[in-house]
Amino acid sequence: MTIFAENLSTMLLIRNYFPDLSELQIKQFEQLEELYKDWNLKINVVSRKDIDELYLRHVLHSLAIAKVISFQPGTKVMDVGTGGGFPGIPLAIMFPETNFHLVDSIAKKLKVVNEVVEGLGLTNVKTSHCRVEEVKDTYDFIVSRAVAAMPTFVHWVKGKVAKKQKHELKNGIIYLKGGELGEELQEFPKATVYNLSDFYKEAFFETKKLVHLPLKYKG
Ligand SMILES: C[S@@+](CC[C@H](N)C(=O)[O-])C[C@H]1O[C@@H](n2cnc3c(N)ncnc32)[C@H](O)[C@@H]1O
Repeated sequence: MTIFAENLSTMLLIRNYFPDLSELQIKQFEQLEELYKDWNLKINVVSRKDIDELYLRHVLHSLAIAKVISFQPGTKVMDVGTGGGFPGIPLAIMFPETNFHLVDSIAKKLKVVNEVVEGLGLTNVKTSHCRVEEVKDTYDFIVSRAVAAMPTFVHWVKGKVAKKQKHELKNGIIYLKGGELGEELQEFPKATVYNLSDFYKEAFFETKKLVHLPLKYKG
């Protein structure tokens, strides 16, 4: 397997930031580049530049969520607007005993997601081609990256947070978000905002913030 030099060094970074990865997890992370490169030739879901920096821009970035919450076995997590599988796929590798539901309204993106999931042999991921507003199920956590402004997003998902809290007070939304958040977050005083530079010293990502909004709407 050829890993671009840039990706190789970032793969090492991932191992440094997450030193407890098993051999299987390391293998699965390493497989990602080839799977995305192959599938991206057929269906373009990740830009060429981003493929060359897949581990930094997508994998390490997505895994910032794992720096805030360690999902317990059996937890149910929905990734809203997963696109090509971010943050859902890196998190599904990281938490193999957590159930992930990856949702997107564009079918061709989910085709790539399904192929990558199958290529990795992940058994903890299901996907749905629909708008999130149509999802009827409830989840312990809703994760997402770069999908909609916070007020719109919360409106879509607030009724989908599970009644039973597995992570007391922490259940809710964990959202990787860019832009100026001050105004967007005004109506959410319980939100905690993290800078990705709190977790990674190489954090020169475009989407620089992680918002954790605990929700108990159905509690
Ligand atoms: C900018 S892309 C981000 C994709 C991915 N989360 C990432 O960060 O690479 C936004 C994605 O959200 C999806 N999307 C937007 N509104 C949605 C909705 N209401 N329900 C489901 N998916 C939605 C779009 O189809 C698109 O794939």
